[in-house]
Amino acid sequence: MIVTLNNGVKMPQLGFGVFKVEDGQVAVDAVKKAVEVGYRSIDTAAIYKNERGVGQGIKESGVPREELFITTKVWNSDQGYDTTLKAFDESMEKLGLDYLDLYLVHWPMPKVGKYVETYRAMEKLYKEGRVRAIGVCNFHIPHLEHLLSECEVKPVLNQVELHPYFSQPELREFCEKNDIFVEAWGPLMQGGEVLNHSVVQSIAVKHRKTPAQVIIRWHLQNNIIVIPKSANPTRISENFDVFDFELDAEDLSRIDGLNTNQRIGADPQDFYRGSHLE
Ligand SMILES: NC(=O)C1=CN([C@@H]2O[C@H](COP(=O)(O)OP(=O)(O)OC[C@H]3O[C@@H](n4cnc5c(N)ncnc54)[C@H](OP(=O)(O)O)[C@@H]3O)[C@@H](O)[C@H]2O)C=CC1
Ligand SMILES: O=C1CO[C@H](CO)[C@@H](O)[C@@H]1O
Repeated sequence: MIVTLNNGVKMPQLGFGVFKVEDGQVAVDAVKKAVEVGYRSIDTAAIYKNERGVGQGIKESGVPREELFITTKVWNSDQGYDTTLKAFDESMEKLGLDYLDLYLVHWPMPKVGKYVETYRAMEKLYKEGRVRAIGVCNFHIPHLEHLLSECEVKPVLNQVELHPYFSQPELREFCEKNDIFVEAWGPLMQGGEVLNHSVVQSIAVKHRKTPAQVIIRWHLQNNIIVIPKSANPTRISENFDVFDFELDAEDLSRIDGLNTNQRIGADPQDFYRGSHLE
């Protein structure tokens, strides 16, 4: 499934996340396996410290560069105009790429260099054709409103924590109204308890699929871009095997009913206060 971003660029709706995938051969093998089973979008970040392995995996996958969609992110301590441009060059060198598909602001940090300055550097990279699309992560509605009032190039998406226990209805509505896609990180609640919830388990039995596949399908059918991570070849394959079934309206609303507003990660507001600077 392919979505069209607000600048006309096309992006696979299901991608492969690589947070906590060790650099080197582990990352190479994971990326190659992901591409082999059908993923064409890969989501990394400077802070994951695996851009080299990811880049090598891309090279060894044998799939032409233009068929892949590669995302990385500028880390908090590199925020600011010049520092972002430098961080971008470093990421590109590690990835071994001459253009990037999507560059993201990792968190809305005001203390290190305002995220708007960071974003302006990304607009420059976009205008120069070095990135095909730019966007943000972990932005609350007020961060987005502020950025939209300042920017020339609209962010194509906002990558945020999103799973059935934390389904972010207000943010999704705001993004939809503003033609900004929502991309889910931690879509499987980082392997957490939602996979064992009786509602998810019973829907999985009904469709003869696994709980993870049901949750990935729930994201896709809600028009959310989704990037499950696995370093395990069987689960990498399992998480892509979601195109042979469909959840019905009742399944979707039962999963919607699991929302308890329960975050597993930090609240971006805390990053905004500067307390999570790494
Ligand atoms: N912008 C941001 O701030 C953030 C972005 N991200 C991005 O989002 C991606 C996805 O989020 P992530 O935090 O990794 O969490 P996910 O929700 O994708 O969960 C990954 C965890 O679930 C396990 N898992 C994967 N598939 C299955 C399955 N089929 N059945 C059971 N368990 C499974 C994995 O274990 P195993 O590897 O052993 O299979 C791993 O422990 C990241 O990899 C990263 O690219 C993540 C966090 C923050
Ligand atoms: O993407 C992410 C995972 O790693 C980081 C920390 O190491 C998080 O802060 C971030 O949101």
